[in-house]
Amino acid sequence: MQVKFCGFTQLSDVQTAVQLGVDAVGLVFYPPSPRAVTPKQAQALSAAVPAFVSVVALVVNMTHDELLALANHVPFDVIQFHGDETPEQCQQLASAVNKRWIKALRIDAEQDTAASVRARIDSFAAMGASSILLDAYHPQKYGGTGARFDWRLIPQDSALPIVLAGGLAADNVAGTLDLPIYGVDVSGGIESAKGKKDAAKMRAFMKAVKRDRWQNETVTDGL
Ligand SMILES: O=C(O)c1ccccc1N[C@@H]1O[C@H](COP(=O)(O)O)[C@@H](O)[C@H]1O
Repeated sequence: MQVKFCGFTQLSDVQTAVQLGVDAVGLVFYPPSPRAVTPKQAQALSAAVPAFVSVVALVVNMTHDELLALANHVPFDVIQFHGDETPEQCQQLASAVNKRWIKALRIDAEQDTAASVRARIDSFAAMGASSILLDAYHPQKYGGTGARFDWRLIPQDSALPIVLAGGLAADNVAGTLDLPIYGVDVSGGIESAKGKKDAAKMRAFMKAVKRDRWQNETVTDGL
């Protein structure tokens, strides 16, 4: 299970997350968010991320020129489109900056079914997405709401690896370990205040996700 922590604004929090073994660090480039960072802040934060840990740039309805400017100033690895971007727009924007990308789909229990979610995933897979992120729908906000959606809407046979987000925290993430997902993404559930991560919550989250992975494995033949 891959773990992405998102919404960093402080260097010490990034350093703590890296020490805890996080797989990806998310930076929010969406000015209305309380977790938004400037390119200059992001340069300093990404400099604390070593090789083999990904820096993910979360953007919401960013224009081509804005994304180009961002890519020229901040060394990130993956784009997370978290707005209303179509599959074609994602493909065009990401290829303009030569980056891999994931798309966040906001799941509305009143509108979506597992089949409709699967169809939406297919449309982004066809345009070259690396993964899909599933988050809870909110009528006024694009994300970072702390809300969960009905996990029964996660399709079993997705065309893309699924990253689950929305209202995760140390006390509920163990419940995701049997779901058909590739990774989890959390922001509010590891914070003491918006944009300020809590070291104890980050640690508890990592323990809850990673500790089960090998515990039932028997080491044989030196492998
Ligand atoms: O964090 C934000 O402020 C944000 C703003 C706009 C779009 C997405 C945002 N965050 C992402 O939302 C999900 C769920 O967050 P949470 O764990 O429920 O707080 C996650 O991918 C965040 O990175």
